Amino acid sequence: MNPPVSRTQLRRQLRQRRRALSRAQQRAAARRLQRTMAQDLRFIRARHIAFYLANDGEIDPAPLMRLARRLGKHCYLPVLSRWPATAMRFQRLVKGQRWQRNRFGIREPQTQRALQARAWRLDLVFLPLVGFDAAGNRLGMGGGFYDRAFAWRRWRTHTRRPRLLGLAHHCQQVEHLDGASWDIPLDAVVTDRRP
Ligand SMILES: Nc1nc2c(c(=O)[nH]1)N(C=O)[C@@H](CNc1ccc(C(=O)N[C@@H](CCC(=O)O)C(=O)O)cc1)CN2
Ligand SMILES: Nc1ncnc2c1ncn2[C@@H]1O[C@H](COP(=O)(O)OP(=O)(O)OP(=O)(O)O)[C@@H](O)[C@H]1O
Repeated sequence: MNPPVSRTQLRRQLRQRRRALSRAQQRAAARRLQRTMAQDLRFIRARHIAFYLANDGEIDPAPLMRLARRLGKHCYLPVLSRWPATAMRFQRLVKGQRWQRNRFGIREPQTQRALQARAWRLDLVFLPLVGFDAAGNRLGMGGGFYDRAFAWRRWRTHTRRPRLLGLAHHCQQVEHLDGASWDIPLDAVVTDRRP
């Protein structure tokens, strides 16, 4: 048995693991993810979809986002708000999109309030995962941004939107994660491996 590791240690290990993947492995994983999701009814039926720009070795949803745009779906990216600094919103991408960097150095669309969607308007949200287990517990970057953005979901059990799909490389699966009380449950985790 390995000694128990803290969430912080585990996060560091798993981030290292995904960053260690080669460019070829990353490209192959992104392609496999695109092929899997292209046939998934949750993707096919969705019109408003939130993606993310891959960072820190995350599995790259870019090929899937390109497909979504070709299919005429509305694609959104997370933008961190300056105030309150704990909030995250989702902004639709437009032609000739202008960009900025958030406080973590991640590229995001330049803030334009008119293009921001309320989280419950989205049909499908892809969440970047640092780690996950078979029970669907997830570990994120630790900012709690997704947890807070979807905390309302607990109280609105009658709405089925949006579907929350965690994305990760297969190598980010761990035996067991302790769920935190504020964790929002995922509908599923999708990886580069065949379901
Ligand atoms: N691609 C991507 N975009 C995303 C997220 C994500 O996980 N992935 N987020 C999901 O929440 C939000 C950003 N959350 C983040 C939370 C922590 C760190 C981070 O790197 N923390 C550093 C300390 C950096 C610093 O303080 O300057 C670290 O822990 O090493 C980055 C993003 C919004 N956009
Ligand atoms: N609904 C909420 N309201 C207020 N604070 C919250 C809420 N959800 C999470 N937090 C805070 O966010 C912090 C980060 O939580 P956690 O370690 O679970 O992040 P994570 O799930 O890994 O990150 P992320 O949600 O960004 O992917 C926690 O310290 C917690 O206090």
